[in-house]
Amino acid sequence: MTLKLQMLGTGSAFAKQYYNNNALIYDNEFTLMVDCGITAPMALHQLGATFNDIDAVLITHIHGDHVGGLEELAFITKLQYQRKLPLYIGEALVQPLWENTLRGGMYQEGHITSLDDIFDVRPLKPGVKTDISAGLSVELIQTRHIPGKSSYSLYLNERIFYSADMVFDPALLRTLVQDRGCEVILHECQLQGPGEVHTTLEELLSLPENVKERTYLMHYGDNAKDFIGKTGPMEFLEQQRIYEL
Ligand SMILES: O=c1ccn([C@@H]2O[C@@H]3COP(=O)(O)O[C@H]3[C@H]2O)c(=O)[nH]1
Ligand SMILES: [Zn+2]
Ligand SMILES: [Zn+2]
Repeated sequence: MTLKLQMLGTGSAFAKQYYNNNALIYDNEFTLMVDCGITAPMALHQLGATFNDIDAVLITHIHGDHVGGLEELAFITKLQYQRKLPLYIGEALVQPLWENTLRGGMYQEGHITSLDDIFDVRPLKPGVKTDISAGLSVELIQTRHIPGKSSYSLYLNERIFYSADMVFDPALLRTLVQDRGCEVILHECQLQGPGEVHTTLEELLSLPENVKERTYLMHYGDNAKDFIGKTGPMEFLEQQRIYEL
């Protein structure tokens, strides 16, 4: 089943030339938004779309560039469109997303008191494949990012890896390609400096050729143009462009 991918943004957390690294995944008429950061409402608007065009949203982890637009999404869908969007989210993130991210702005006594009042919450267990639409399945793979903070990469349709923000995990990437039929890797990439909580370009360049040749780079900094031609066979994903996966 062919999916289409359109990145709302491809930038790292504090990039200014690129929007936050959030994605639209299209399964025919069905649209899944992967992450909804601070810039997502404006990025969507610039595509000529609204939150009413989204059928479901999935969150990888709780950082502003991945969840900072959720308050607007939830208010608009509830108040303007009278809808509760399905929210796919690792089960460990349900409570912190409400208590630590959304409650402050959205709590209204007797009206909005939990995540269930604003979303159709669909908790996901890592390692378990879940059908999201007729032609789109997702399995969460827990990957390391910030100590003590749960973060989940995605395995879509058992052939496309979409990394959350994550530290380099070459064993996972090799296993996905060798043992699990992974055809496409969409990977975050920190272009310079020590990775610490991210994966660096230098680390990705150390991967075997057969892994690199199916890898596309995202979540990159404002100086990405300086690295064109320096990423081996790995291409930068471009925001707003539509890719067939
Ligand atoms: O220990 C830390 C924690 C955070 N940060 C920065 O904060 C950003 C939060 O969003 P992000 O995960 O896309 O990127 C992170 C980094 O840019 C960091 O450099 N080191
Ligand atoms: Zn990020
Ligand atoms: Zn992050």
